[in-house]
Amino acid sequence: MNPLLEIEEVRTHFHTEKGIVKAVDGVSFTVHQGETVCIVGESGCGKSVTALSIMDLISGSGSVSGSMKLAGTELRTLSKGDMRRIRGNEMAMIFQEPMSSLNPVLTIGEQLMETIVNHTALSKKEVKKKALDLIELVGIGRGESILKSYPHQMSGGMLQRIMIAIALSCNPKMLIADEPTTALDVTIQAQILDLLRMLKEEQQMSMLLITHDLGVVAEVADYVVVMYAGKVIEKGKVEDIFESPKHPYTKGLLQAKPILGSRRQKLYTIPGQVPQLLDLPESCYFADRCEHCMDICTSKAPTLTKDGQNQHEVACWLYEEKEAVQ
Ligand SMILES: Nc1ncnc2c1ncn2[C@@H]1O[C@H](COP(=O)(O)OP(=O)(O)OP(=O)(O)O)[C@@H](O)[C@H]1O
Repeated sequence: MNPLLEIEEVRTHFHTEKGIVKAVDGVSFTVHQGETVCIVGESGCGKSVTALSIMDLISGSGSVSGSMKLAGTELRTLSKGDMRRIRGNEMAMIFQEPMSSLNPVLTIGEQLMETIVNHTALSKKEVKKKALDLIELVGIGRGESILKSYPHQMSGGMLQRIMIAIALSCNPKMLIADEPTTALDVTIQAQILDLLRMLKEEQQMSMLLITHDLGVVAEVADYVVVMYAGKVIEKGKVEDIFESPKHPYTKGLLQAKPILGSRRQKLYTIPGQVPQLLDLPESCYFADRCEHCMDICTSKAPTLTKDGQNQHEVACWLYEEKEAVQ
């Protein structure tokens, strides 16, 4: 599989009154063509900021560094105009709250057709046909009446389908989805995930999916990136992460996942919280929550280390014994 999106040593820091918030700090991973990569981690780990950095949507006090390549093109050195074109044509993003991405005073048709007009050279008639085709593609019937509806007249699940239709209107190679099912109820969540999976196959897209839900990861991921406090602490193929997780944090996340049939047992929670990403000490950021914490963990940060020949990597001193002894 060829690499499509190559993220290398990306750092997104926010310069605030209280100091520098290192929301993303040296993140690297690759999404290959046709692959679904999931970024997982608790709230505040830097998942959304990673996605926004890739889309060049960090504003205000944020500064981004590192390398981000899409099909070999370095995105970081593109002009704003070229980046806007890439964002419209080759990469698209959907968010957790579809309502906040849609304009409440415009109809669905106006918003969907406007995106098609902006990204294609189709005639008025062809634009409408494409809008109706997209609505059908995302599994909504009554296309004509949907085009005339306003966002508030539709359910959350329908709106997320519309957002997916808008994202697909430019035939992106890469779809970035930030918690696309979190705001939906469970049955609708499953339908949206099925839709994304089907579209990925049919449209031969690659997908970067951000979620804190390991159930979702198990359903759709080929490859998993586990983030903690702005850093990648483990990454690997989905089967390696689920069958032989290495980092105590990944193990904790997996233990915290509800298992069917074990209703009587109290759900496991990882003690403590993700640290504030301000003025973090030189150490493993998970040290104070980790039951395996050793002396070195509180004085030196571990780096990602490969496990043999496969693509499984972990940043934990438990797996760097030789260095730990020195
Ligand atoms: N504009 C900003 N200024 C300062 N800090 C910010 C800004 N945007 C994000 N952050 C901080 O960056 C960190 C990472 O945020 P991010 O939204 O990426 O987390 P997340 O893992 O996606 O969590 P969630 O699942 O809750 O969205 C948080 O500590 C957040 O407070």
